[in-house]
Amino acid sequence: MTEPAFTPLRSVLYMPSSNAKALEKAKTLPIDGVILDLEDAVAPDAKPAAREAAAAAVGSGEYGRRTLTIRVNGLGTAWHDDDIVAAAQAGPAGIVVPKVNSAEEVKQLVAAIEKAGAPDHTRLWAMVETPEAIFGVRELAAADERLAVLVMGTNDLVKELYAEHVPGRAPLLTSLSWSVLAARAAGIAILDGVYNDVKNTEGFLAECTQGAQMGFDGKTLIHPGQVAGANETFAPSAQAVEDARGILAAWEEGKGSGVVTYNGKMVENLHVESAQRTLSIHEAITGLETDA
Ligand SMILES: CC(C)(COP(=O)(O)OP(=O)(O)OC[C@H]1O[C@@H](n2cnc3c(N)ncnc32)[C@H](O)[C@@H]1OP(=O)(O)O)[C@@H](O)C(=O)NCCC(=O)NCCSC(=O)C[C@H](O)C(=O)O
Ligand SMILES: [Mg+2]
Repeated sequence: MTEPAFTPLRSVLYMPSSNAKALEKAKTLPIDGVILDLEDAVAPDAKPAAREAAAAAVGSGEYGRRTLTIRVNGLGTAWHDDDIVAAAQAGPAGIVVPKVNSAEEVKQLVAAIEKAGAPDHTRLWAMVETPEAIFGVRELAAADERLAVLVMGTNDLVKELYAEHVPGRAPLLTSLSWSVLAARAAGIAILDGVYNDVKNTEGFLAECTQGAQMGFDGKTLIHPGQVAGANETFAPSAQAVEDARGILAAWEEGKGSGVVTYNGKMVENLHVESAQRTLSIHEAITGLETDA
């Protein structure tokens, strides 16, 4: 499977696929990605119509550069099989599956998605939100090359752990870090969980900063008011871009030596690689903003 060019996923907004107003609104928001939800945010009676609306949204071609995904209902639910067929045939960038527990389930899901005729560009996004998933997350993340993104489900994790949502997320740190390690070892992307208190900007920004510092590629969101903060926090800052350019210039100047300094700090090849990564993310984001 050919890897697509780097795609920023700083801000990925869930919306109930049963909410026509939200689906319309998403076309105007500066989000990197959309999760058209068929699971938790959609009442049982509304699920068939929501499934059709999600497929129609993907087919509409009206979401521009935004990465479009559909979140289906989980394995073992009454809606799962029909959701998978509809999503695979709609061909979004990703099919998000909640409560994926193991590498075996990843393989089972990939087989179902392929059997339903998904195009190559439709990747699996697996939600990590159960204790069983956390214990097997390394194998889960590396189970199949169609798996492109891990998505933390921090509400379900808190529920399953009998834990509490607290500032700083101490009860979740083991699961979050372990999942970031697994995603990096497998070379795939990973998105942080949602922040429920939509009116608490300060708490939201603190959690974005924590997620970015831990290595997440971006954050899943539930409200348009969270988009700007996630876009800013998960993009390299102006200072980071300036430093990256400075590191590359210092390295070029000291060509041939294995170590140089920039602003008094040691620079080795590994710092050069990080600087190059920072600049490619910055350029990809700048490209999006130019296209928007
Ligand atoms: C949380 C909400 C129910 C709040 O809704 P509401 O009170 O209507 O918000 P506002 O009045 O402030 O809305 C302002 C405008 O923005 C639009 N809007 C709101 N939310 C969205 C959205 N998610 N996407 C697109 N547009 C949205 C409103 O329509 C208003 O528009 P306008 O009138 O034109 O100005 C609501 O935000 C919401 O439903 N959010 C999504 C909930 C959701 O999808 N939940 C499921 C995913 S989270 C999850 O399951 C995580 C995981 O599994 C885990 O375990 O953690
Ligand atoms: Mg969940």
